[in-house]
Amino acid sequence: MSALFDGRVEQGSFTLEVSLSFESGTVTGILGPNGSGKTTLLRAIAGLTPLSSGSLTVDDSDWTSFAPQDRSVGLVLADPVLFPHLSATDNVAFGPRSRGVAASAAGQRALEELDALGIGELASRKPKALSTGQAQRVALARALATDPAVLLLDESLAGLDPQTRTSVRGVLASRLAHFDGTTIMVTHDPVDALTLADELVFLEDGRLTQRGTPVQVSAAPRSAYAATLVGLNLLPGHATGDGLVATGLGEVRTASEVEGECWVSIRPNAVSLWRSPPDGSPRNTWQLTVTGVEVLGQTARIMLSANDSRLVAEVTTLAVNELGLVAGAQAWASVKATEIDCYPR
Ligand SMILES: Nc1ncnc2c1ncn2[C@@H]1O[C@H](COP(=O)(O)OP(=O)(O)OP(=O)(O)O)[C@@H](O)[C@H]1O
Repeated sequence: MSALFDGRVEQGSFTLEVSLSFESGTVTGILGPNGSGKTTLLRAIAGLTPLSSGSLTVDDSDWTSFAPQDRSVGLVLADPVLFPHLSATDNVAFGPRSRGVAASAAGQRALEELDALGIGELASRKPKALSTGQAQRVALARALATDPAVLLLDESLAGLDPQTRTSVRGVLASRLAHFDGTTIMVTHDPVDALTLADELVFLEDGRLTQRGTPVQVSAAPRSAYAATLVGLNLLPGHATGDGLVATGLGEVRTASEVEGECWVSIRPNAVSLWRSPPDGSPRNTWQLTVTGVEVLGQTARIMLSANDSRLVAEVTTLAVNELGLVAGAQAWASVKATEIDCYPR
């Protein structure tokens, strides 16, 4: 399954004009400043906003003139929208039922989807007896239960508190790993983008400014927005218990409870740099090589690497001179365990 959007949408004085392909089994993160056209793109794919010109093709079928209900699309918004009088199972079964699936098969499918999203035990609850995070899992299950060709997520995790967001992000990542359609996800959150998306698409003022994998975009962001967004350090790791995670930089001690494969995220301004190993520091400490220095007014971004892993530190420009931070120099980086977050991968 694949989709090709090659079109133009006019809304008042705003114009979105992009040509983008989306592969099956992948997650594409759509990013960009407010008003750049992200939601407009999703609405156009869902058939809720008409194209002024161009086309949308999904699996060799021309969807351009299809009504929304004739498109194989699942859409999940920031706020879960559920039928208040139906149980979680019936909410999820509604999609397959309305596509002609028999009641028992639709109910069975709904239970499987709820299980896959970790809320099988809440199947008989009505929406008013669900927390926001649980209701959003039901909304995700409902969108997935119809096996849509295209799953559209518009800030679907934005309404959740940080802890709930982390757990819903984890179950969503596991579920999407087995989803055959293509997922197109609008988000402002760097962690959502970097942990869930295979590819990132940046829009600005209705135009495509960059497309690439998170690693490609991090290596060469082409806009200030992209640079800030991917500024977050994100290292693949494997939790070995007691808050320890093995990463390319070495062992990382975190304050988060995490198991198995995970992402370790570190904000660049949480990294302290030293000329020699900080004596007796209880912090995580690693020796790295400076690979680049980017001065941005009073602060500087220092690119470092060790064992093929990269780390970005943000320090004052004064520190750049004091520590002799030039390409090729050795430096010690330290980060407090409480400044390190982990997310399931
Ligand atoms: N119905 C409409 N009529 C006229 N202009 C509209 C309409 N809907 C959206 N717009 C304009 O289209 C532009 C793109 O809006 P869109 O919602 O797609 O941006 P976005 O990137 O999703 O923004 P945000 O991050 O704030 O959600 C904005 O300038 C917006 O004001």
